[in-house]
Amino acid sequence: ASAAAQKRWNLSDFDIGKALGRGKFGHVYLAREKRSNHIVALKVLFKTQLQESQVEHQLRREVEIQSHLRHPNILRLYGYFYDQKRVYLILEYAARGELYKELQKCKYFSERRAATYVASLARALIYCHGKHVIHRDIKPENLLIGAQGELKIADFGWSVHTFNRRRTMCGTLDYLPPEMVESVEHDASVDIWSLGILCYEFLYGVPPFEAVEHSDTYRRIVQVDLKFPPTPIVSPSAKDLISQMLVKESAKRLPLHKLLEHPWIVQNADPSG
Ligand SMILES: O=C(O)c1cc(-c2cccc(F)c2)nc2ccccc12
Ligand SMILES: [Mg+2]
Repeated sequence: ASAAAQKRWNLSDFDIGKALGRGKFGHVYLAREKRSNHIVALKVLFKTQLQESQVEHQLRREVEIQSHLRHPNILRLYGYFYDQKRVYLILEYAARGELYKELQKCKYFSERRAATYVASLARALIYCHGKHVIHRDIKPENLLIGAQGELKIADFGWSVHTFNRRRTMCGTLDYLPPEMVESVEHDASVDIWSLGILCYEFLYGVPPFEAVEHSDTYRRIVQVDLKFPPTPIVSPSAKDLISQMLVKESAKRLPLHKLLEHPWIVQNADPSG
């Protein structure tokens, strides 16, 4: 690994700037590393809250996994350090912020924008799966936008190295595939399902199995109760792609490399991603 990977960081290495956001376990600040003048995002997590929520092991796994991944559509984790009360993650700064806010503002995306995002996420997931890493938590809240408008997968808190699979759940069910909500064995194809959910939400503004009650969402997922509203107008080709990803039997989901050859992606995605 580069020299930076071994360096022992501490707070005095940084000038701290404005708060970028609030997470469950602490805040994220804009920061500049003094020696290099490199702009980063410093995620500050309180040890007491990590202990209370029993996520220490998950955080160590997230750090271990994300620090070894190098891909233009995966948010870099440059390093970490901790003091008496806090753990600090030194993250890549994504200049255009959170995707879910952009989606809320636009209601839904054009087919070109949606296909460009889906293709870049597919490339990032192919890279992760090649390293036996499953993300397991692909959803708008975990996606950031870089300075050139490119998507970055962040928050590997639910990712696993597929040599040990965890089935503890929390957060929204919307993006979970049948095998995870039914808590049976699962593999990298869970990310194909979630990418299909995301593609639907980019085009319609809501995830396909959304319901008021948890129990209704659960039922719609396991029954793959997939419906395409007549508005907004979405091309049949897009519906075909989504229908090939939201398949109950995980082995029958469209493989990610085949997704990149699908006509809807080929005709709509901007090659630069
Ligand atoms: O006091 C510690 O040794 C400590 C270290 C770490 C930690 C160590 C490496 C990577 C990482 F992400 C987190 N997390 C904690 C969470 C709660 C309480 C204490 C700790
Ligand atoms: Mg998250």
